[in-house]
Amino acid sequence: MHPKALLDACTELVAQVLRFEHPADAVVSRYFRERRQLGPRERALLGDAVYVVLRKKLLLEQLARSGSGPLHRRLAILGLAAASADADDDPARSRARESLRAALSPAELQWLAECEAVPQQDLLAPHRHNLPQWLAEALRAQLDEPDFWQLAEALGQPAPLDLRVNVLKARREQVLGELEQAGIQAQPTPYSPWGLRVGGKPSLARLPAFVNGTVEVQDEGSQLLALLLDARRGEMVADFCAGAGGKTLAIGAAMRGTGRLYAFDVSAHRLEGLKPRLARSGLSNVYPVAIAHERDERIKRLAGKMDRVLVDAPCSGLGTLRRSPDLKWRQTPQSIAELTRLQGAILASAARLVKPGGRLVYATCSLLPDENEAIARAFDAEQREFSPVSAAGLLTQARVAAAQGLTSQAQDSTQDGRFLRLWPHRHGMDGFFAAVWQRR
Ligand SMILES: C[S@@+](CC[C@H](N)C(=O)[O-])C[C@H]1O[C@@H](n2cnc3c(N)ncnc32)[C@H](O)[C@@H]1O
Repeated sequence: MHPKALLDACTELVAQVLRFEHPADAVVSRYFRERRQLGPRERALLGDAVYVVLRKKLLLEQLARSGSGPLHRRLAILGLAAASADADDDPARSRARESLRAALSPAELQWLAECEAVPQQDLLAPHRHNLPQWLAEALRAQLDEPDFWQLAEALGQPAPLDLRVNVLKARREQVLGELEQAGIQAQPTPYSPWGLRVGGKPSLARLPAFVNGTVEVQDEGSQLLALLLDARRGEMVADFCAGAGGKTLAIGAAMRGTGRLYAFDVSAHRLEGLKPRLARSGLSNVYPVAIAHERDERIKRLAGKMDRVLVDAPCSGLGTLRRSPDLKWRQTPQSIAELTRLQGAILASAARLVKPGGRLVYATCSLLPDENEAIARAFDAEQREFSPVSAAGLLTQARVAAAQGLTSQAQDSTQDGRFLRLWPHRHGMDGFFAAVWQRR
């Protein structure tokens, strides 16, 4: 594609994504679907540039104030420049850099050089952490200053690609060997016994291990939630907010395809996404059920029958900013307040399914105490027949290495290790939370 046309395409895509009407990944996919003429390298570059703009929006908007021409073009230039920076050892980046330079006017080239020369230490805090003020404050309230900056740095990086090995089909070492033969570098994840972390961004669509359901894409933190639930052979289990079934598949495999695993969700569309994954996985114990709301009749009929219930609650997703940086601009304190009401209601309904002696797990991929500890503590106060169970203890039983370090350290030492609390900068995973109870 001509360099000027590529810059125009990037400008258009940046403008579309920054409307925040839809999730950024959906906007980017649709843009590419509608423009078949874009090759794989151009798509990769455009995607990287747009995600840089989302990750560093405050900084780039500040730098763009000094340029001229349409704002979205200036942001696209800065995004493309960052996506093709450090091009010395990378021919693709070097070509992208050349293409960008060929598209710029002399004034734009001069402006870009000035922007790139701004020393990091001269930047104001918001231009370094690139978080909305309300979110920066909520994170700072939980972390000391160096920790906060490490988190901000980690949230600004793309996430690695993690896979979960389907234990019904293979052992992790076998899959490692297969990946190596396919020229894909991978290593075991540090905590999840099912996980592999893959280097680079290989395409998995045609990889036999993916096509035949031996591996699924799943962040290590998400795998740990299924390990916390610890569903066993022959049990009755509910995944209350199953979505497209990332955790359902891990739980079903842990049950060795036996028992009964209900996958509930209010979105029939999301549950549809589970079907092809189920077909690949070889699981025959999963029952997807679209419900109208959390108090649906079909839920009530199963009251007191479940050995295990997972509530992977709808949440702000702020623990997944490495993958979905647009969420920090799409969420607001008001949207979080609405979510917390829904989270409390879903947890209370899902709890009714648990039988005496059964286990309940509440989880989010949020870093905010309002969606996490506050929901768990309100449930503690309201539901006297549920006793809290230590996440650290359960993960240790599940042979997760260094489990205590994955949990919150409470001021009250009897609560130490109670909650799973994963942080991208400490654990290299998305920011997950989980609380566990047993019904008396
Ligand atoms: C965090 S996502 C689930 C992700 C999924 N568990 C996975 O691992 O791929 C939360 C899900 O909750 C669903 N949801 C929202 N409101 C709900 C409700 N009232 N009852 C059940 N599910 C609900 C959403 O449709 C969404 O799919």
